[in-house]
Amino acid sequence: MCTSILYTAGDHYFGRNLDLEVSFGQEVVVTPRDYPFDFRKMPTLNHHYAIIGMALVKDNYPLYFDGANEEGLGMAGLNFAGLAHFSPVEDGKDNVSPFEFIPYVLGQCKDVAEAKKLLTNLNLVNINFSDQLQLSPLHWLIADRQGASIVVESTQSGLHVYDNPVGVLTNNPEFPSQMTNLANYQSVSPADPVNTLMPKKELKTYSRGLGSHMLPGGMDSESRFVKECFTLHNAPAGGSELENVTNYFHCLHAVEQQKGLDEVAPDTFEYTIYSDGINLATGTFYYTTYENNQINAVQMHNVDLDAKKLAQFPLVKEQVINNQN
Ligand SMILES: C[C@H](CCC(=O)NCCS(=O)(=O)O)[C@H]1CC[C@H]2[C@@H]3[C@H](O)C[C@@H]4C[C@H](O)CC[C@]4(C)[C@H]3C[C@H](O)[C@]12C
Repeated sequence: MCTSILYTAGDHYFGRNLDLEVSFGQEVVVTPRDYPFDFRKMPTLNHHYAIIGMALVKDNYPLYFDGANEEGLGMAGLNFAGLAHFSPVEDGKDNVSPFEFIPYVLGQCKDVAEAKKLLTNLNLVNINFSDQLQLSPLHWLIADRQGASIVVESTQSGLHVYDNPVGVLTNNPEFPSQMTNLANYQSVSPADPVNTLMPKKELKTYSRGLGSHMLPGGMDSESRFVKECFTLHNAPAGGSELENVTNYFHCLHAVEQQKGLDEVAPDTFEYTIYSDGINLATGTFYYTTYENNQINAVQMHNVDLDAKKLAQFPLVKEQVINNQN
């Protein structure tokens, strides 16, 4: 399972939890403006917006899981197993494979409005990166530094681009069903509940936080969607970058998967391998890993964005304890 969010607190912060049982060896990768992006069915992008994000570099190709460009447009791919459908190549369409989709959009668009335009003739096609790295069944959250966000889902019924008014994406079911399900939780609140059960009878509260008693807390994607909407939309805006980044990671960690709780095969558990977030206005990319919950940062503009080579930053995975005596 995975969760991706857009947190608004003056600036906009975008990123995700990556939940899985195996790690792919991803790292923070900056693709400079003149590093050519080859596409299987589209012309090469020789010059494009620079991109920072989490990626696996394979044969010099940055396979992005999520990231953002220098204009503050962010994009993340999340599992959409059993529902994602990618089509054969079609003449006259912009045929792009899922593994190329993040560079295709982030390389060319500066905001959600431009991304929407680029997607009008898109055909997400069933071309594998290689025999070893085959198609991933993904859907995507795209968000910009003005706070707009959309979801892209390619299913049996075609390509769908939905406005996302809540800035959250998890996994199945389809995005419109996740939005419909939210209606069931409208009464969840940070405040004490009002007794509408028996208005004429007095009911004592026995605990703080009773307004959120009905909030789902499961590892499943529907529960995480609701829990994250509640957490994110009640999160305070901080007065500084430090406070905002701290709040942002609390929002993501509210739906992180701890080891041992989500069994995907006998004795195999999915867990939150990393959580990341980028300040879309400044280009600072932050992350934590399961092993190391100190926040690490890579500033995109400290890298030469006109260089010819990828800049790669291996994840710092070792926990650092601040011993006080
Ligand atoms: C599995 C990852 C999504 C995490 C997620 O949503 N987990 C939930 C699992 S589930 O619903 O509970 O089953 C996705 C996100 C990005 C994906 C990777 C990126 O798309 C980049 C390449 C693309 C290649 O085609 C396959 C390998 C790969 C390296 C992908 C492997 C895997 O599918 C990743 C890592």
